[in-house]
Parts: sequence; C-alpha cells; structure tokens
Amino acid sequence: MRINGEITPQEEEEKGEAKTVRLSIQQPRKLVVVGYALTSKKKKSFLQPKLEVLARNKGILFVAIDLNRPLSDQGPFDVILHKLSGKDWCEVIEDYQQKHLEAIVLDPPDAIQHLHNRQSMLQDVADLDLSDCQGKVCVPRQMVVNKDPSSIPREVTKAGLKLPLVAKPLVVDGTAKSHELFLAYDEFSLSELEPPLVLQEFVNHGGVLFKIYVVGEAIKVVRRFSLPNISKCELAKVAGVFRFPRVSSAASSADDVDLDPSVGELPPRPLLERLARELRHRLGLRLFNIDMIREHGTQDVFYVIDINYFPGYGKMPDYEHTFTDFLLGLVQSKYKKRPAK
Ligand SMILES: Nc1ncnc2c1ncn2[C@@H]1O[C@H](COP(=O)(O)OP(=O)(O)OP(=O)(O)O)[C@@H](O)[C@H]1O
Ligand SMILES: O=P(O)(O)O[C@H]1[C@H](OP(=O)(O)O)[C@@H](OP(=O)(O)O)[C@@H](O)[C@@H](O)[C@@H]1OP(=O)(O)O
Ligand SMILES: [Mg+2]
Ligand SMILES: [Mg+2]
Repeated sequence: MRINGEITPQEEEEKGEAKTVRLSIQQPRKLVVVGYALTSKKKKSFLQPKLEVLARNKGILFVAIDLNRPLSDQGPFDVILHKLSGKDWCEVIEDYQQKHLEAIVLDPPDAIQHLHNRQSMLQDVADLDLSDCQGKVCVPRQMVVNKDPSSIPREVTKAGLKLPLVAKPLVVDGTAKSHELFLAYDEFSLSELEPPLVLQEFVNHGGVLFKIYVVGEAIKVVRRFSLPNISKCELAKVAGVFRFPRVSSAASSADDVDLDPSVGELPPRPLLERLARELRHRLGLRLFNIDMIREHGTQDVFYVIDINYFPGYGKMPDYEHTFTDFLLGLVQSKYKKRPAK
C-alpha cells in the first residue's frame, strides 16, 4: 500500500535523488499547555530555544502567565510551572488549584516554602536512614541564630559546634543577599554577622561537590568545584570571618577534569535513587536539586548541604529531553488515573 506522499525506492532512483520523504499518518494530538510564571532571569536560562522547539515537536506548548490578569481568565493549563515568591502569588496558585483540580501545579507553594529556610530544608534528610544503600547520608551539625549576635560565641560553645563554620542567611528568597555566605575560623568574629543565620559545620570534602538534579523520577548528577579542605594547621593560624563568592556555580564545572578518583567518583547510584525518591515524597516536590559532598578520607559518607527548588536546569546535560519526557509522563499518568467513561 502506498501512503500519500511516500516515494518508492524505485521512483527515488529514477529521480536520481538519495533523499527519502516519508510522511507518517498521525492521530491529531491534544496539545499539553504549560503555563509558566518565572523571573526573567529564570525564563532566559530555562526556556531556551532548544527546549521550546523540542517541546513543540512533542506537542507541548509553553505559555507565559500574565501576572496582571486573573489566572482563571487564562489557560486552561494542563501544567503550571512556577518559581515566584510572595504570599500573594502563593494564594493565586492555591486558589487556582482548588478551582482546577485537573491542573498539575509544579509544585505546591507550601512544599516549596519548606526549602526557603535553611533549617527546615535539611530536616527530612536528617530523618532518613539509607544504611542499606551503599553509603551514609548525613547533614552537617548546625544551629540557628535568630537575634542578638553577641550571644553567638556562647551559643556555639554550648551547642558543641566545631570550627570552622559556614554562616548562611537563614532564609533563601532568591535574592543575591540570601546567597551571601561566610566562613568563620573563630566563634567571636561571628558576632559581626547579621542574623537570622544558620551556622553549619564545615565538612572537608576535597574541593568537589555533587549537584544532583531531580526532575520527577529522573536524576542527573554533575560535579562542581567547591571550597578546598581546611587543615587543622590553617585553622590554628587564621582568625576572622571571610565572605566567599558563589564557588559552585555553573562556571565551576569539574566534569571534564581529571580528578583524584577518591574525591571525584560519583556517589553510588542506589544511594542517589533512594535519596531522591525519599525526598520527593517527604518534601512533596518534583523539581529540585541537592548539593552533596563526600567527607574527605571516606568512600561512602556523604553530607547534604543545600537543597534548591527549581534550580538552573538549563545547565543540566540533556535537560530538554528529560524535561519534556517528564511533562508528558505527568499528563499521561493523570489520564490513566481517570476512571473510564
Ligand atoms: N557545610 C559545608 N561544608 C563544606 N562546604 C560547604 C558547606 N556549606 C556550603 N559549602 C560550600 O559553599 C557553597 C555554597 O553553599 P550553599 O550551597 O549552602 O549556598 P547557596 O547559596 O544555597 O548555593 P546555591 O547557589 O546552590 O543555592 C557550596 O556549594 C559548597 O561549595
Ligand atoms: O541562576 P542559576 O541558573 O544558576 O540557578 C540557580 C538558582 O537561580 P534562579 O532560580 O534565579 O535561576 C538559585 O535559585 P534561588 O535560590 O536564587 O532562588 C538556586 O536554585 C541555585 O542553586 C541555582 O543554581 P544551580 O544550583 O542550578 O547551579
Ligand atoms: Mg548550593
Ligand atoms: Mg541553595
């Protein structure tokens, strides 16, 4: 049987052309409409042409949500992707979800909120027991300082925290200030800093960090350079608090570098799978990344030091395929769950 537009090999030869034109007959597909509400920075890094083109070919359409118009007047959306903060926005999203039960909101604002605080973000990791997964996952010991910086030296001693410490703003709200971190070599200098803060024990890890990107059930790991080890000798000689820049940004990729295997070897896959699965369920989130380091001198003791909602996926290898497959999978599983009429 000849399908419209198909050319037989014989005809092709006759025409002297090597190109084959095949038009397959496809069922008309329903478009998956994904509404997005992202900052312009995020839109630029995430919604790259390679993602939009592949998505369009797979029947996914990204539509910008107009924040100046009621959300219910827009759409309908199959999926809503968002990374905007503020109480008003949370209410808009929650209200939309209540009125459109069929829409998939990535992710629920109250679950995202959990990652906006550096203490609550690590709580679920601390509760995990992954001892049967070829490794151990811990969180560094830390304490919160809410006010009165003058009490810090006493509180640090009381809590038994070991120096050096990393001082991080307690709240992560997407501002540059919430990523301003300090390394403290002595507890007295910490009084110079502005609470609310988290003081976290620094863990030597050989200067390499693993960034684990989670997109639903998919996981991708990349290596980034990080802070070098701090020796006891250095600690004894140095005093003060020092601000350090964003050491493990995308520009610090360590993926194509010859690393000492004891430092650069990726964490075991079963451990990552379990960690990601547990956190997906416990956090109630599908889009996040985990910053993990290996304690220096060990093979299988890992620390989670940070979890970020909707991170820079544009830097994840092959993200356009992973993300479009994820979106299609979400919509398909929603239809599967629906009772047949
Ligand atoms: N406890 C720790 N021990 C050793 N190094 C640490 C520790 N905490 C942070 N770091 C280093 O500092 C960097 C920044 O810390 P962290 O990831 O917590 O900050 P952030 O501002 O949330 O970063 P991100 O840009 O990933 O959101 C880490 O990537 C790592 O290199
Ligand atoms: O700016 P990038 O693309 O690098 O993405 C970063 C992202 O910024 P963006 O959401 O404004 O894009 C950050 O979010 P906020 O905490 O500041 O909200 C945080 O998630 C970082 O961890 C991401 O870097 P990554 O961990 O992926 O390297
Ligand atoms: Mg981080
Ligand atoms: Mg972070």
